[in-house]
Amino acid sequence: MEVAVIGGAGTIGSTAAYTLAIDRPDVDLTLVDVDVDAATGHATDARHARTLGQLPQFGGDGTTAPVEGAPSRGGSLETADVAVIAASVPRPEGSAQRGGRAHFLERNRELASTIAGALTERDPLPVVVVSNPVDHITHHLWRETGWDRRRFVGYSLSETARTADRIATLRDVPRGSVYCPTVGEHGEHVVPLFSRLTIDGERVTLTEAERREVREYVRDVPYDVIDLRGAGESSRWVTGRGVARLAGAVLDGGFDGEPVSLSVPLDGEYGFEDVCLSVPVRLGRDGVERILEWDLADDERERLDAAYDSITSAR
Ligand SMILES: NC(=O)c1ccc[n+]([C@@H]2O[C@H](COP(=O)([O-])OP(=O)(O)OC[C@H]3O[C@@H](n4cnc5c(N)ncnc54)[C@H](O)[C@@H]3O)[C@@H](O)[C@H]2O)c1
Ligand SMILES: O=C(O)C[C@H](O)C(=O)O
Repeated sequence: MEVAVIGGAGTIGSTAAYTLAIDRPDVDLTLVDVDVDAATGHATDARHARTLGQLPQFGGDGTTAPVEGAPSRGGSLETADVAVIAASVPRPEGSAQRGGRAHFLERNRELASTIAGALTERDPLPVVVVSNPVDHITHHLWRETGWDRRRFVGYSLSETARTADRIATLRDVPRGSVYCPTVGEHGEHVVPLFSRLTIDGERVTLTEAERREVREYVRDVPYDVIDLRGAGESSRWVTGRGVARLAGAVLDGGFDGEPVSLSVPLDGEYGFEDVCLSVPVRLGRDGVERILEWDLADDERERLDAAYDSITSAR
């Protein structure tokens, strides 16, 4: 089993690759980047980290699949079972402030066309898209490749983690006890589904003030993280872990049947067509196995409509 991380020398690509190297020592990793030296450097370092954890004196079982760097050419993807697309132009001006993902759109769409060309040199494979603005880039890659829409998933799991984190703080409960999926745009119009919120498996209703606070936190915190760290670094840890879990889940045929929210091409689901936004899906080895159409509360439906309007009006 092999995962190719395109943009593997970048902050997100290298962190996702490192996380996969540790979590899944059985998976071959190829870090593909235009900066092949940096990709090879990260790959070598991650391979050493993988090796360390698998040595007998540390309780490992010796499993160490290859981790390599590779140039950004079609041939580098030939043997992959899953492609992660984290390639990006450098962070443009304005992209480190609220609403900033939109500033990547024009140039990352051009970059995505190049990557679509490399992808179509081989048979279709599941593609995990991370590059921003992720709803647009996922849509663009799908359209440019002409592949079955079920091959494409845009990564948006960080919102689900951020939502749980804030609710746990507000209610003073352990973070892992909170279940609250998020749908909508990876951006201003993210929609936590409070109608599905449970804490320790029990249904919980937040006040309107709490809901507003959670929404604002999820919308703003990635920019606080960028600001605190310095503009060169976005949310590498949550994204690296989330992307690694997602790529691993596709290799495994899903999250044990559990739905997760991802940005996927829609063809009538929720009344939307020819657009990518986050909705609950079940994953399989080929990508999306099923899109789930959940009943939403009235205000959640309105917010999802606003997400659709926001994405389609920015094209
Ligand atoms: N979806 C999410 O939740 C989420 C989270 C964080 C970051 N992002 C986005 O992910 C992208 C990557 O972020 P980053 O911080 O790692 O950026 P980065 O600038 O650190 O890395 C981008 C990498 O892409 C490489 N690259 C450029 N063109 C390429 C090509 N044609 N082929 C292969 N590689 C190429 C660059 O050399 C660089 O190594 C950005 O668009 C960012 O906004 C999305
Ligand atoms: O990279 C960014 O601009 C933010 C990123 O999309 C995130 O959600 O962490």
